[in-house]
Amino acid sequence: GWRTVKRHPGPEKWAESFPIANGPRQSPIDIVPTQAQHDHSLKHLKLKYDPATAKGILNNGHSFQVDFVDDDNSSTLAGGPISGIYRLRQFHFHWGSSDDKGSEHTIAGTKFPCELHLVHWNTKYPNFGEAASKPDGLAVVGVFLKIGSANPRLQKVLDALDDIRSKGRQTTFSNFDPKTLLPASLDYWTYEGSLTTPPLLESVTWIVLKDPISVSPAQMAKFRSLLFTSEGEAPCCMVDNYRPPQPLKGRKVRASFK
Ligand SMILES: Cc1c(Cl)c([N+](=O)[O-])nn1CC(=O)Nc1ccc(S(N)(=O)=O)cc1
Ligand SMILES: [Zn+2]
Repeated sequence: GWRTVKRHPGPEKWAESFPIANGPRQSPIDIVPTQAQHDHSLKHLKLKYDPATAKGILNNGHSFQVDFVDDDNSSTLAGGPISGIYRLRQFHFHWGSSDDKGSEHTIAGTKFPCELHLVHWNTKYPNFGEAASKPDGLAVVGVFLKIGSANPRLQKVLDALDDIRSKGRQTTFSNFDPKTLLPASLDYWTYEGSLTTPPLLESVTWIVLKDPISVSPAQMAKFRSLLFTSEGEAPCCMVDNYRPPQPLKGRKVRASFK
């Protein structure tokens, strides 16, 4: 068959430059609900987001992210499996070239078309960069998106994508409360893992919500209208920017619910 020009090395090649790719606490994983342990000592999630902290939206060449001002505790995560206060830094998504794949975490082998990540850092460290290298430095809330009716809460984010089609493009993005992107139930699974793209740092407490939010096929097409490539380069659609599940290596997955 015809050869596809491999742009950046995909997940299969990451171990060459980042040996931690084969480490003991890599993400994502396949979550098997029947094997998760209900831990009644897990607290409920406390999310406090100030819409005024939304700053901008950026196409970083492997996804797009909405960045937040994180120089005070206006937008934070606490409770759940974590101790102390973690500040919201950014949120971003991973998605597929078709609706049968795209999420990073899977549930008993089931893939979702898209997955949202809300990235927070532990305020016991001075900044995100320091926190990112500590085993308890980061906490990422993962939310699955499932094909259904159009989700009006996504629309403001999707409408901004026209201005950041190519890698390196960014624009202001203000007055947005990411809490509006969460499902009604905050039931979650939690486990100790890593960043899912290089540098794959093993510094993430993962908090994956059980319930998905909806996204319509037309809205998924909007995600797929982004480009991995910069202006002037041969355009390459930004799709399949997800890492497949990694070995559990003895880790326990806990559930906040029965
Ligand atoms: C590693 C790092 C540092 Cl340190 C800084 N910094 O500004 O100091 N920025 N980045 C980049 C970053 O955040 N990557 C990242 C990768 C995967 C995920 S995911 N999918 O949620 O696991 C979240 C984030
Ligand atoms: Zn992510």
